[in-house]
Amino acid sequence: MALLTVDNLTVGYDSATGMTRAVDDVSFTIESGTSLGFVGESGCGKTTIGMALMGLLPDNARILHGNIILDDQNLIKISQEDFREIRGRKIAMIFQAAMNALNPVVRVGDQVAEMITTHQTAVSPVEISVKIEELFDLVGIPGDRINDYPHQYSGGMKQRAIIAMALACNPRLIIADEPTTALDVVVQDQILKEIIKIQNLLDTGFVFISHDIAVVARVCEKICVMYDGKIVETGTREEVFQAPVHPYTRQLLGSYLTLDNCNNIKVPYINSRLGQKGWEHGCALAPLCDNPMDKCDRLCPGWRQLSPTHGVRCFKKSTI
Ligand SMILES: Nc1ncnc2c1ncn2[C@@H]1O[C@H](COP(=O)(O)OP(=O)(O)OP(=O)(O)O)[C@@H](O)[C@H]1O
Repeated sequence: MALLTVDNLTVGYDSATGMTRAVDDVSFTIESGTSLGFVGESGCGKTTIGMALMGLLPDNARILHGNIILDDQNLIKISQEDFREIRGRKIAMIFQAAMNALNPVVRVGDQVAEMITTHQTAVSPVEISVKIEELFDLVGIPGDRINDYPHQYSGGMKQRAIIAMALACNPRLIIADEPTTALDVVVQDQILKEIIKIQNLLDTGFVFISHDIAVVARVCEKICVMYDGKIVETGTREEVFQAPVHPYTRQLLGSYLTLDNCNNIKVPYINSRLGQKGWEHGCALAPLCDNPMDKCDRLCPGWRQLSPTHGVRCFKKSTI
């Protein structure tokens, strides 16, 4: 049985112009000890999925449809009080630029201790100290920095501390939303290595959210490519990188430069969201597609499963 099963999740936001769908009929599963990455351009709904999993959607958001099942419990149906109990203990989130959220006047070790005691009441001071040392060791912060204040930490160390806080109560699922975006590339590389090490050591499920397909591919064995609220392709890292089917996935991969391929630049232009048509009348990507079919402008493509792990929302049968 999967650790997390999300079925047909649809989330809308109330706005001055009515209800807009930010997440549209999204389904996926995650097993313990595995990682799933969501990738797509800004505004495609990645953070909304993370917030729905955490029960932290803003007041103007509404779950219009779907189920979120974690360990047999349907999170759509539970009260905010029960959700508070689950957050931190069963599901933890590393937010975008979370390192700036550390309390500047509280020692970092005390902030991690607070995380532990909020969710576990029957834990002794000695057990807390041992746990903090273990966590700092796990995320690569030297033990003699436990009593420092946040301003004494570099950006990378602050982000490591945030990861330690997320791990503090041994959650079953961690959602990391752009956890390295605010860091320079060298530190980003170190933190990604740390996350991969932690994933290999723990039995935790990981949801990793990023606009950067290269980052997602490093960390996750399965990838969901999103566009305008919908998953347009999902597969293992190998399936998505070696046999991408959706034109949008191929555009994303084409715009990914490495030192190996940057001398041979052939970056396709990914059109902006301007003029975007939505999914109501055909495929939202039809105006951006390099080779659309007639029906793409009229009909919304359904989901096609290509292998047990690889699926796509596109009418076209071949990758050409
Ligand atoms: N509180 C809100 N009220 C109204 N609309 C919102 C709200 N939050 C997000 N949206 C809209 O929902 C859509 C999805 O936003 P979301 O933040 O989930 O996307 P994202 O892919 O995570 O983008 P980013 O990478 O920029 O965070 C966008 O069109 C966004 O404008």
